[in-house]
Amino acid sequence: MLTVKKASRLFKDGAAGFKDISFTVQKGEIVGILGTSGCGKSTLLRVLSGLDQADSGTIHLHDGSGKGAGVIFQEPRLMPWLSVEDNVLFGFKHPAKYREQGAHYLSLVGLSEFSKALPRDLSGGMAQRTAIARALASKPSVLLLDEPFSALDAFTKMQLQDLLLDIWQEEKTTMVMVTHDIDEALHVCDRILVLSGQPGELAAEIKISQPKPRSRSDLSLASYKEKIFSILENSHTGLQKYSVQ
Ligand SMILES: Nc1ncnc2c1ncn2[C@@H]1O[C@H](COP(=O)(O)OP(=O)(O)OP(=O)(O)O)[C@@H](O)[C@H]1O
Repeated sequence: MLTVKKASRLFKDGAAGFKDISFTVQKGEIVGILGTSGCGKSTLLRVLSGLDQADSGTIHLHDGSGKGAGVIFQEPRLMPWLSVEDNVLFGFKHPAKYREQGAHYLSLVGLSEFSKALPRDLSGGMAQRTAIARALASKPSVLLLDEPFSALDAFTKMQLQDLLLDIWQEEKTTMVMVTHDIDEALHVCDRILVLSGQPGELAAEIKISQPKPRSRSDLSLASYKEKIFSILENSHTGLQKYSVQ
């Protein structure tokens, strides 16, 4: 439902950004994008969201709904003067019509009791939950997440990773998540795309066969981790596909 074909977005005379990237994301799939710093992960996500445009190649979002992408950034980007519920409906032309929809997503992220609170009264984790509800409220075709939990403490981060999986269980939301946290990608994603180089190219595509939700202490995930480390450490040429059993 999301098809990316030979897409490139280059900066600095071709020495930065990403190059010739092709992949597809199926409806209901959670795909992770991992890579070393500066390999173009955030640029790729911006291009997927429509906030930036590819120099060449195509990006096609097609699930029949006509809806676009919802985006979640590292920081929640809430409007400080609006309540939690009004933040969730921020961007709707006629928010009053969507109160129920907003309330549904606030309940999904566990914040129903805080609907009238202001952002200054929220913890970092609660603020990011609000951002998740806001991104989901418009029922996007795909949810794009750019290192959504990297500013949070370790415990809150794990809670929000599990929240994302609960949302997926309930709504089968299609997601693409940029992260530099291998454990996070292994816990949440069905498939991981590894970018390497500058500009970043697709170095590997790794399918995680273990069903979700997974246990964080699942030892079978270690072999994936080892493989990802070795891809990130060594520079490989050409796309490699793995399905570690
Ligand atoms: N608008 C721009 N103009 C010029 N260079 C840019 C622009 N946007 C990004 N870059 C450069 O492209 C490269 C990739 O940046 P990007 O933020 O996409 O990497 P990243 O993989 O997300 O890095 P990190 O993991 O550190 O967040 C960087 O060298 C950055 O300086």
